[in-house]
Amino acid sequence: MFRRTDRRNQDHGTGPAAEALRLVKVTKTYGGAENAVTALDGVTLALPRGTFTAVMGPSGSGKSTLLQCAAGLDRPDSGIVLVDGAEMTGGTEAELTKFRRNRIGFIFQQYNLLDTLTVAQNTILPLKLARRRVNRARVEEILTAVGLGDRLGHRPDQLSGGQRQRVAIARALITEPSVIFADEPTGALDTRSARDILRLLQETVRVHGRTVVMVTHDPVAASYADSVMFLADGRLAGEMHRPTVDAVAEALAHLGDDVMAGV
Ligand SMILES: Nc1ncnc2c1ncn2[C@@H]1O[C@H](COP(=O)(O)OP(=O)(O)OP(=O)(O)O)[C@@H](O)[C@H]1O
Repeated sequence: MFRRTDRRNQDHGTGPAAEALRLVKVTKTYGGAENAVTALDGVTLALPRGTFTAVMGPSGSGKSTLLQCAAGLDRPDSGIVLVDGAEMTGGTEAELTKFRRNRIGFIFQQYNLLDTLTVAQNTILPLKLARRRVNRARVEEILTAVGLGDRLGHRPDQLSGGQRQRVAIARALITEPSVIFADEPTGALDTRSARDILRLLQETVRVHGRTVVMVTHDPVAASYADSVMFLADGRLAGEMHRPTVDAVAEALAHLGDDVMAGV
């Protein structure tokens, strides 16, 4: 089940239109000449639409950098990022911001909700920022779908952690983005709330056809994804389809070993 990642560099045979995200030779280095750290070292990958992918790897392997570059929050030093076949990298800062607001959704470990705004107001924030029309019925529909139909007027401090993350998911869905990036979305939650959030992410993929990319350290969380991409030293070190908790934990333990090649 576990393969070295060379295959991911190939076309999936479904054509570019079916591709939600493509990275081509993306490189990112931090620091100056004498203290340079290569966080991403020529990462090439393609994710079909309607898939749920977990990104895993040791601390410092480049997971957050990959997410930031793929989501247009940071610019790679070289290489290109395509979302729905359109190149995100290369334009001006304003163009990048516009692209991101319309095509990308985010979910963060610490929710990143605005405390002074209600659940409904937090949810529509991306539409306001993108100067897009707000459809009240749609807002209610999405909040009901994430189990918060009766909390529209509540503020974040009146919600549990799991409920706050549900607001963040609703906020990520409201613009109908091509790709939703989640950075440790269950890292601050108890086991049960985490499971509910992971099921909700699965639902956004299976029912609503979204594409989700989730960075996680947790093999249990990763097991909810359709596949796992492993990073080591800024490079793709392997991928696993239909991951199980045990298989992911095993792969992580041996990341970088030659033993991976044959598993
Ligand atoms: N702003 C920065 N300035 C300098 N070095 C950085 C910066 N951000 C990341 N790095 C370095 O780049 C490498 C990759 O970091 P990154 O945060 O992407 O790893 P990660 O896999 O997300 O780690 P973790 O699991 O600990 O969050 C690390 O060596 C890190 O120290």
